[in-house]
Amino acid sequence: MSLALVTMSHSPLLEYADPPAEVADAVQGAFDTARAFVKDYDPTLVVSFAPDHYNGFFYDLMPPFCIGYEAVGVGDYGTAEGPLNVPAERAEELAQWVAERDIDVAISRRMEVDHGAIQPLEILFGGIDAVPTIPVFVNGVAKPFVTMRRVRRLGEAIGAFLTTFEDERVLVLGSGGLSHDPPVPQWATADDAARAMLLSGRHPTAVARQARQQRVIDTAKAFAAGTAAIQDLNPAWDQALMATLASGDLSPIDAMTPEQMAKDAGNSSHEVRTWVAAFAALGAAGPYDVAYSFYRPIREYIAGFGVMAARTAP
Ligand SMILES: O=C(O)CCC(=O)/C=C/C=C(\O)C(=O)O
Ligand SMILES: [Fe+2]
Repeated sequence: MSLALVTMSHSPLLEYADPPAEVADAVQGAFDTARAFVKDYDPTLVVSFAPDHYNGFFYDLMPPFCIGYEAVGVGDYGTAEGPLNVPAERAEELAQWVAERDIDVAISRRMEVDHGAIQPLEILFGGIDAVPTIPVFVNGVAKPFVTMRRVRRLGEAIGAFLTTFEDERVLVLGSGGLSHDPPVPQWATADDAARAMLLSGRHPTAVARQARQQRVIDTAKAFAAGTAAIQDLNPAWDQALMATLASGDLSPIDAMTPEQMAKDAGNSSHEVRTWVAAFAALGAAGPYDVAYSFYRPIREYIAGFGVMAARTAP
């Protein structure tokens, strides 16, 4: 049973920033290539590893991982609002399989997902309900973080489950990263208002949503102009990680620590956990070939921006 994979950065700035035309075109070209790869594979099921940015998961109950039996887009940054097409029975079977392999996952019967989960579905499929999708939340912004080994093992367990399907063509998606440090509040440094949002800021008013988004848009403008007080992108770190993922041997990733990742590649570099889980899932079906790899450090998007596509080797 073979699997296919697409991992891609997302960015709240995709529709709200104005990088040079050559950069925007290159990103659109990468999306076009990923879309063509997916069209050719023609998946019947998607398993999507994605983080959240305090839209669905908050500090009142923050799991490291969560499998959604149903999911709803919250509609941030111009992304689609409304239900995803989640095959609930398959999702339940997946959660049971993973639990039996000694990985503790939360489940949600109504997961709320933001641009982190929605952008890849919109970019690759043109909508959020086009292909049955099991959403898997992987915490990428909220301390504490589980070990990278644990993330790899989650991906392996999910991949092993997917290889049991003789009747499906499964695409695994990983959304986020690479090096970047957008202005997502941190509990340790947040003021009272920001802590209230981090604790349980579900369903903000339109005005509050707009204020949150504008802060990110303003920071991106300042970052592009060289005046933002956020950590710089780290293309060397990004490309080294992509090379490790492409190699098929993910074992070096086990040694990465959250502290060093934040120091080297910014507080949101933890989003690469979704890529690690996705590649580990793909690897569960055997050796794989990378069909496509794109990378640009893009300050206007506050992102070391990567796209990869891969498939089980024939
Ligand atoms: O609204 C907030 O306060 C959180 C900011 C936010 O949502 C930033 C998101 C950034 C990314 O998704 C990213 O760069 O990966
Ligand atoms: Fe993100």
